[in-house]
Formats: sequence, structure tokens, C-alpha cells
Amino acid sequence: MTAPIAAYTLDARGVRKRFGGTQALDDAGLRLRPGTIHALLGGNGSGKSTMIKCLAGVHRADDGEVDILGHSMRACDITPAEVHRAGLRVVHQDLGLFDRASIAENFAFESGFPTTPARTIAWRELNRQVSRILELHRIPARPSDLVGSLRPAQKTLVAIARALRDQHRGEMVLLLDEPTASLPERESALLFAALRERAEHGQAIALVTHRLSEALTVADDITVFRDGRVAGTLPAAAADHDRLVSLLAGPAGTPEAVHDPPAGSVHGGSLLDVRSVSAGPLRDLDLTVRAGEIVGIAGLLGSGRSTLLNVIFGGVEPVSGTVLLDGVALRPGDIAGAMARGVALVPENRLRDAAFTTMSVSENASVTVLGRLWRLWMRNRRERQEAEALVRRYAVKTHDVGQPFLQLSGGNQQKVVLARWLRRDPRLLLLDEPTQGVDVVARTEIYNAIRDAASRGCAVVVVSSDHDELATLCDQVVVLSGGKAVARIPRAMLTPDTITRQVQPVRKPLESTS
Ligand SMILES: Nc1ncnc2c1ncn2[C@@H]1O[C@H](COP(=O)(O)OP(=O)(O)OP(=O)(O)O)[C@@H](O)[C@H]1O
Repeated sequence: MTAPIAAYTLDARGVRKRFGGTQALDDAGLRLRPGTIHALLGGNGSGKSTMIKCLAGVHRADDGEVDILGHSMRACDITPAEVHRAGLRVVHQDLGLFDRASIAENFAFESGFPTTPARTIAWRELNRQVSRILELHRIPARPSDLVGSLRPAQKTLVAIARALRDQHRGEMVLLLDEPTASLPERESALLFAALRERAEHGQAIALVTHRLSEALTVADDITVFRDGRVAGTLPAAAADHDRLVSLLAGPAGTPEAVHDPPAGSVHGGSLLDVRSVSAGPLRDLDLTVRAGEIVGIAGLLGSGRSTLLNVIFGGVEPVSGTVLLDGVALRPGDIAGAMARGVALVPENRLRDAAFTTMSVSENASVTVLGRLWRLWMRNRRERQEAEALVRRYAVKTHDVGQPFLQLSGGNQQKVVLARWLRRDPRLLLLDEPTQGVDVVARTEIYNAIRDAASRGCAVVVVSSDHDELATLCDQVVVLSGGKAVARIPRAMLTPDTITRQVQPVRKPLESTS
């Protein structure tokens, strides 16, 4: 073996991990070069998070070898403390920050509060230490700022700065599990500018993403996982969209194209009429959606996008204004009434708001159509058959539809909840970030299911931070800013760029960092 270990900051080989009937990792590996950003791609359930958790010592691998900054270890012996000593730092998707605590307190929850000789908390010392780290990472915030008041990219940067707080002790490897999953493009760009700066200082950074464009533009190297194995590792400069999709999907699975909107499917007068609605950040907002029409809502976080969906669904009562469905007002704050009239909402935080996490995959898939399935002697068989069809259609990775829902990978959980609502045949479908965390292949399937619902006369409102998604899916896009509709872009002019140009930041405290 002539290659010096230092050629790779992290070198994992032959990693295996089995969960019951699922071989989550099967002879998988990962090699990170110093000073580079490495993107981990892969379909939902392909093993990306399991790899990160095995490297972090959260899961104990069954087999494999790992070298981290010159420390060699057997993968099955890894403990969180050992990899931490070796220099590995991990930021998981939920960031692990407390919104109601200050940045300084969030740091101290991990590293301990410094104390004075009188054994009280040495706040001044804590603030001084945290202030120095924020400066080092060029985060324009004060230690006393509440984490909940920060913009999304800033929160991620704070979590990264906290993970790297003891960087003075030498080189480190940073693993990030889907850091941009819930970030609008603009916020992602700010985060990537900061990560690039870290890489230029010699840091090796690996991040999981489902956005191929992100991997192609931001990463130096890309590893694609498929079925628990590495389907390929290549320099980003040698990759393109089609090559990545074929590595992701494998020989049999190239996704079909997104259906064109069928001619004449948008018809009639308005099915949904939002009139002069003010609620939360929304100010006198008007919106009309016709039967068969897919209207996208773009805008930065805080522009009122999710509030709009919740006002229509009855989850938020407006201060003023009305919402009409088929010309008849929906009662403010009456979710049951809205559902009875055919309104369905797929919320952004599906796992918190819409999943029955203690139940099985098939129970979660059928829970909105129980009425239809309710014939005692039939129910189990039909429920199972329908769940199996859904699992096939959306390529949900599960070894059995009776598997507990919580054991599915994040993206597969998202697919089950979304597919369940699409089965209801709603009159009006409200979708908040419908493909967050969903892989590119299943994404196309979901777009086609939404298009099919629209072609049957369903009106659809889609909130999304993904401008490619809005341009692919929508008949028109309304851009919100400061609670008002500042632009309406018709299908003929819809491109990701036209949307991005209209989405204006309301305030820009982070701009100075890039
Ligand atoms: N704790 C667990 N118990 C049982 N099975 C699990 C567990 N964690 C993961 N799995 C299974 O291991 C496989 C790999 O999951 P993993 O979370 O690594 O996928 P992923 O590539 O990160 O997916 P996603 O893109 O959806 O986040 C999946 O089939 C998943 O259901």
C-alpha cells in the first residue's frame, strides 16, 4: 500500500449495516479529500444517513474499516467519543438547536457553562468565547440573539460553528446530513459560500443532498449511493445531470418525463377565490385558482406562503377577508368544514403534523380513505393491496408494508404521507414543499400524480422554495413578498430564473458574508 493515508481526510471501506430484514449498507465506502466539498447523493433509502450515522457512532456498523485524519478504527468499534477525538464533526438534519435559547446558551448546552470562582455562570466569558467563534465563522449575529430569531441559513451556520467550536485543535472532517433540505435557494447559496470558505482553509466537508444542481455546482466530488452500495464516485467536473440520474436510478429505473399539462384541463371560473385576506404576514391578498389549474407560490420564508395555505384550510383565522370555494365562503378556522368540502392540505412538516408515526406503512397510507376501506372483513386485505400499489408507484423502499413507519428513511416517510393525500381525490389540493427530502426519481412520479389530479379538475396550490419545481409543475406562479403578491408569472414565461429574479429578500443581514 503506497498511497499515504493523508491523501484522504476520511477513508471508509467495506461498511455494512443491517436492520432486521433491511441491508441498509452493503460494502459501502466514502473517501473525502482535504479541502474539498463532497456531495452524497442517492435515492430515498439508499443508505446515505445510515453511512453518516455509522461514521458518527450513532449506529454501530456490522463491518468495515475507517480512517479519520490518520486514526484507524474498525467501523463496528466506533463510538461518538472516539470519532470526536479523531476530529469528526456531524451536523444532523434537525440541527439540535433550541429556538428559545440564545446562541451562547446553545453553545453552552453542548460544551458546558463556564463558571466564576463563586460557582455562578460566567456569562461574560461565555459571550466572549461565542462572539469570537461567530466572528471566525463570519456569522453576523450576537451571542445573546435568540436562535429562533435567526434566518434559516444562519441557524445552520450556527450549528456548524458550534460543531467546529474546538477547531483550534487541528484539522477536522465535517459531515452534514441534508443541510439545505428546508432552505430556499438564496439561503442555500449563503450557506455554500460559507462552506466553500471552510474548504479553502483545508476542511473536508461531506453533505447529503437531493438537489442534483447543488451537487453539480457546489461539490468537488460526488458519491452516489444505490441500494446500500456505492454506485459511483466521480469529480463534479466530470458529471452532468443525466449521468447522475442514471447512477441514482440504476439500469432499470430511469424516470419517465413529467407529463405535459393536457390541453383544456384548466377550465371554468374560479374554483378558489381568496379575497383581500390579511393574516399574519399577509396583507390584503387576492388569489384565484381555476379547476384543473396548478398555481405555484414563491417567496422567501416569512413572506406569508404557508400562512396562505393555512388560512384557506382553516388552520389560521384571517384578520379580514374571505375565502370562497365554488363561490361559497369557507368558514374561517373550520378545518373539518374545509375537508368535508374537498380541501386537502399536505403540510410542510409532514412528520410532525401528518404522520401516525407509531403505525405501519400501510396504516399510514390508508388513514385518509378509511371510510372507503371500512368493511371489516375486507379491510385488511384491501388496505394491504392498496398500500403495496402505492409503495410500487412511488418506489417507497420498505421490505414489507407492515413495517413500522418510523423505520422508513426520511424521504420514504415523506412519500407515504404525500401519496396518501393524493389518493383522496380532493377538489382543492394545498401542498407545502411537496418534494422536500424526496429523491429525483420519486419526484417525477409525484409531479405526474399532481398533474393527473389537476387533469381530473382538481385545483392545486403549491408552495415551494424549489424554483425548478415550480417552473416544471405550474400553470402560473405568484410571488409573495412582505405578505403581498408582487408578481404573477404565466406559464409561457415560467423558468427558474424568472421566478428567482422576482423573489426579493425583505432584509439581508447575511449578504455581507458572501
Ligand atoms: N432504525 C432503523 N430500523 C430499521 N430500518 C432502518 C433504520 N434506519 C434506516 N433503516 C432502513 O435502512 C435503509 C437506508 O435508510 P437511510 O435512512 O440510510 O436512507 P437515506 O439514503 O438516508 O434515505 P433518504 O434520502 O430518504 O433520507 C432504508 O431502507 C431504511 O428503511
